[in-house]
Parts: sequence; structure tokens; C-alpha cells
Amino acid sequence: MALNKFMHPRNIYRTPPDFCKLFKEFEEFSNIAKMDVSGKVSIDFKDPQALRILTKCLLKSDFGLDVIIPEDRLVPTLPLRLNYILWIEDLMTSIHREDSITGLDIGTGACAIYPLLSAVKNKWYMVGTEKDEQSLQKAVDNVTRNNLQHLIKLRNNTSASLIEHLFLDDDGLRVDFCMCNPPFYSSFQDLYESRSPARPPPKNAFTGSPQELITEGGELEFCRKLIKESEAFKNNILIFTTMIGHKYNLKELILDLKAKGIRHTTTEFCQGRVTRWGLAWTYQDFDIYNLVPPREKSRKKNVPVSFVLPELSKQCHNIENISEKIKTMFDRLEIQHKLITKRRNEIILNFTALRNNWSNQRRKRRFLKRTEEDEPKAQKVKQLDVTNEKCIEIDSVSCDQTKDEEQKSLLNETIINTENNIATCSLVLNDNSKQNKNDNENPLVQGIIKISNKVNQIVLDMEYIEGSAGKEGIHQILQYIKNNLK
Ligand SMILES: C[S@@+](CC[C@H](N)C(=O)[O-])C[C@H]1O[C@@H](n2cnc3c(N)ncnc32)[C@H](O)[C@@H]1O
Repeated sequence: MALNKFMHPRNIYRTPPDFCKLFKEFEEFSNIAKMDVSGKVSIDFKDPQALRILTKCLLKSDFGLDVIIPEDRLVPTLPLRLNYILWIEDLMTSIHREDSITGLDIGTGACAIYPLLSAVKNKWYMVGTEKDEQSLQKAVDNVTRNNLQHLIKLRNNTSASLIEHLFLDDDGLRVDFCMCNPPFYSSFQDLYESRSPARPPPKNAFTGSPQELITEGGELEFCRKLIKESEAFKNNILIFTTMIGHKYNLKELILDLKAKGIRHTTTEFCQGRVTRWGLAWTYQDFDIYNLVPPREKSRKKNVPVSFVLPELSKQCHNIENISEKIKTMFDRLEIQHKLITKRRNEIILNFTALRNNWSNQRRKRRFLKRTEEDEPKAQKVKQLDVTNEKCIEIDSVSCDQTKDEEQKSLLNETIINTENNIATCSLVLNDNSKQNKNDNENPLVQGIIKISNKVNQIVLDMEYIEGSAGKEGIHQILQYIKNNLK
């Protein structure tokens, strides 16, 4: 399930870009795109050049920006960049900062993408820092080409600090916010290992230079350093923010802030099938958590799917017994579960599935039967089952997206491929192996199951909380329960 609907409500890319329009408008785009007989336009998301041109054309058509994206640097994903800027807009509005806003972008990259978008979209004054001289030079060129020097100042950072260097020359410098998209990885090995060898190669192109992707200690240490430095400049920057690529790092950083009693809030940046997180903290008297609450909260208002359980036998038809049966099924499926509430008329469990063990049960049973009937032949079949696991799973996953939607959804997630996280590179629509294996720490499905007694009926309510399989995962697990409840 694509996450586009969870994009920031003001993100223009909630409506996927019109490829036909780009095809007509930009010769460059028409050179890398294909138009089929029905007039549908598609591009090869595996081709970094295609991604670069797509992003360049979108920057031009949607923001009037003329940007050169160097071939050896990241192609910035626009849906994600916008999600971050829109969240900062919300933070600024919440503290009544509306005019003459100044922001700081730490590690602005060769496109100076955040300063450029912030300047044209919001007329914010932006300071961008960069430690890679080549990227800095390209960034300066991009700012000059767009005549935005009056709003954007770029600074070389030759120091080991993240923000301290800015205040050494000018301790009176005041900015409303800082933002940052840190390099994710601590080493080439970290970058390489973030992708499990068990997974097929990513479907989308990967771009980015080592200096953009790697930093000592990875993003966790980078952000910790920023938090530490922020203490010394608590009155120079009203709200500190950073983007985070891994949820487990977000959790660690929240613990750090909590331990220091620093006010903070978080958000999710959803685009395509990839989620990133935003963390903001302040030393000012702003209750930012309540002013701009974490977005996950609103997502939890998912409508549960309900099912009235058929009565199997009078003695067994009670919520305790049903809950025990479901727990046994969850154990069999390696779905972790925990009792949340037990009342006279309801039992509530939460559950987390890290891998899909519920699909193709019939097929698996058939294989098993054949194994019993014909041992040597079955050995071969079993082998096939393992190697073709992905193909088999693909059959089982109901995919309600048309090819058209696939292309659109790819736009948002591809781009993530061009970002710094290879681990999520393969989260493309067609890659249903994700439905089966989840090499990240992200759950495949996380939900809540409520078994309740309602007017002599036992009702099962299942609610989706999060997970890469989306609500479809909940429907599949419910189907498994229906099929196996005896
Ligand atoms: C993941 S890239 C992000 C680039 C751009 N902001 C974007 O979102 O596309 C991280 C950038 O931070 C820069 N960087 C790393 N450490 C830095 C530091 N201490 N000061 C300034 N820039 C730094 C890198 O050179 C790289 O360009």
C-alpha cells in the first residue's frame, strides 16, 4: 500500500505528477520517457538519469526552479523534501513565526534543495552549510542561477562541528529553525550490510556519493552531536529539527531528549512506500509536542475490520477460549502478541508480525501432502518452493493498484532510492517479497485485535496500527483466522 495518502496534507505530490504534461513540456523528459499506444507515459525508475531528469523537470514545472543535479550526487526526492518543509511550516505557525523567517540547513548538498524550495515557496531566508567543497560549489551555482542570493547564503564548514562554527564568527546570529538530512551510514560496510543479501536487488536506481551517505557513527551519532551542540546555542535557534532514516534511531534520540528533559515532538514523513521521521526539539517555552503533535497519533484512528464469529459449540463460544485459539494461531505464525486489556466482555491483544507466514497456506499444505506421498519428488518441489518463494507469494498478495498507479507510486518511493537508505530501496510496488520478508526492524503488520461479547455474539475487531504490509496485512491475517478457527 502506498503511503501517499499519509503525505502532509498540503504536499502537492499527494496528487502524482502528470507525466503526459511533462512529456509535452520538456524535451529532456520526452527523451527518457516512453509513451504507449494509449498515450500513457512511463519512465524507467531504475535509470538514475531518468530520475535526475524527472526531478529537474518537476522543480522547473512546479517551482520555477532551474536546478542542475550533478551526476555523482544525490537526486533529491521532492515529495520527501516537501513533507519536511511543510512540517517546519507547521512548527513555525504554531509558535506564531510568520514573517522574515530564517532557517539553517545543515549539509545542504549540491542542489541546496531545502534552501531553494524554502526560498521560492515561503520567501524564507536560508543559511545552508556544506562541508564537501564540490557540493558547495554546485550549490552556489544553483542559487545564483535562480537569482536567490538575496534569500540564500551558503557557508563552507571546515570544522568538525555541526553548528558551532556558525556562531564563532557571529555569536549574535539568530535563526528560527535548523533542519538537516544527515548521512545515514557509518561506513561502506554499514551501507552494504543495511541491505540483506537475501533480498533481490533494488528495482530502482541508486545515487549518492560517499560523502553524502557516510558519516562517523552514522545518523545516530550525527544527531546526538547536534543535540549536544544545540545546548550551547539554545537561544540562537528557536526550534532544532532533523530528519531520521531509521525508526530505531528516532527512538534512541527521543530517549536522549527525555533524559535531558528537553521538549520535543516527532512526525512521520510518508511518501511512496517509504517512511522517514522528523524530530524537533526546543529550549524555549513552546509546548511543541501539543502544538504540533506526532502524526502517528492521527493514523491510529483506523477503522477496524469486524467479523462476527460463528458459534462452533456452546461450551467453547466464549471470549477466553477464542482468545486462546487466536494466540495459538499467532504463535504458529510467529506473530508476537501481548495482552493489553482483559475485561468481563472484552479481551484486547496487540500483535506484531515481522514476516508473512499466513499466505499460501493451501499451497503449502499441498506441498506437504506431496512430500508425504512422494518423498524424492517432493524434495525437488520443496527446493523450488524455497527458491521461488517470492514468486509464490506474489500470487497471494492482492494488489489493487493498476499499472498506472504503480508508476505514480514509484515516483515517490524511487526517489528514496536515490537517497541514503539502500535498505528501503527495494520497497517498490512490484517487490512483493516485502510482504513475506521484512529485513528491516520495521514490522510487516502491527495491529490490535479485540475479542468482545456483543449481545450474545462474539465479535472480532482488528485494527491496523502500522507496518509495511498496510491494511491488506490485517485483512490477510483476519482471513487466516477465519479459515482456521475450529
Ligand atoms: C544526505 S546529504 C543531504 C543533502 C541535502 N540536504 C538533501 O537533503 O538532499 C548530507 C549532506 O551533509 C553534508 N555534511 C556532512 N557532514 C556535514 C557537516 N559537519 N557540516 C556540513 N555539511 C555536512 C554532506 O556533505 C552531504 O552533502
